[in-house]
Amino acid sequence: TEKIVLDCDPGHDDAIALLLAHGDPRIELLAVTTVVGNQTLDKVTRNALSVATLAGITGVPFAAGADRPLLREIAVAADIHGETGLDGPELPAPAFAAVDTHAVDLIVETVLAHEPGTVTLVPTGGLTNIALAARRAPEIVGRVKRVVLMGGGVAVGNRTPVAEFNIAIDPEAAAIVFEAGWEVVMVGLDLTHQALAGPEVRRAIRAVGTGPARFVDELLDFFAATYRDVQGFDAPPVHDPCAVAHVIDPTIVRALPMPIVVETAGRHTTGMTVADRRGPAPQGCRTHAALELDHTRFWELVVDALRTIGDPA
Ligand SMILES: Nc1ccc([C@@H]2N[C@H](CO)[C@@H](O)[C@H]2O)cc1
Ligand SMILES: [Ca+2]
Repeated sequence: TEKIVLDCDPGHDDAIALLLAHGDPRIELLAVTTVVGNQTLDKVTRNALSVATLAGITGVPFAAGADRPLLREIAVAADIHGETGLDGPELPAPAFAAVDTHAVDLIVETVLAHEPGTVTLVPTGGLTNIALAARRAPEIVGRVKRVVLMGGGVAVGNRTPVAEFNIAIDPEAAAIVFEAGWEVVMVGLDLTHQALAGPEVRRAIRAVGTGPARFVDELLDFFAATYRDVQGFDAPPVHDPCAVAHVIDPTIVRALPMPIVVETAGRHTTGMTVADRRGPAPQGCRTHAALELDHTRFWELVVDALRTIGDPA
């Protein structure tokens, strides 16, 4: 199994990423950490604990992290995720609290507690916690197996024409993460805009017939409506589980090596992940970008994970 730490900002698609990580037998969820992004830290943390409660996730520490970006002001995505950050379904009151440890310390402790090269960090929100962890304990950079993040894009933006939200809300943190020296797989919008939850996907999820499946269906009802109204999509792109899917099976989310740097100073381009596709990637290139999704097999992963979760007591 692949041991992961999921660093997230639930967020409709973060919630589905958490369910996929919990339900797929190939993933061992060591810890879940939260970061300001789609909504404020207290909201995304409560949301993560609510999803864990309804999915029956036990024995996994949840820790809250950064409540603001390194330098810039907070910018939430209430237009897409709503005021709670997880608008749509009724959310159960969390059955357990986050641990007292700060997310950055939990990330460091978790990496240092496992064999070198065995823990994968899976950020699906802004990269503030990951950057702080690399600065807090530089020794984790050589010890982490890889960082597989949902964020950025080669030729697509959403926060701006060229910048994706997770990078754009904390570009300085993203620059630290992309430059740290560990292997980074960028699962960006080029890939995640292929992960559309169309009618046949919705039918397959509903057919699972469990509480968590109904929860996901209600999440997607809301997410579909905001994505239609705000971004003009006929079906919503479910971004974050694509990062988890790459860890599960890199033939479902296929990545290519290419140099990637983060713009932090451009008047029009701040937050852009600048990928160099001009030629073959240099030897030892540590950054990769995911470009090709096997849509059918991806959604089979999600539906299978929901089946495995079943109806927790
Ligand atoms: N418009 C919009 C803004 C933010 C997000 C969140 N940021 C990433 C996609 O940009 C995902 O992690 C998702 O949770 C999605 C849509
Ligand atoms: Ca997210």
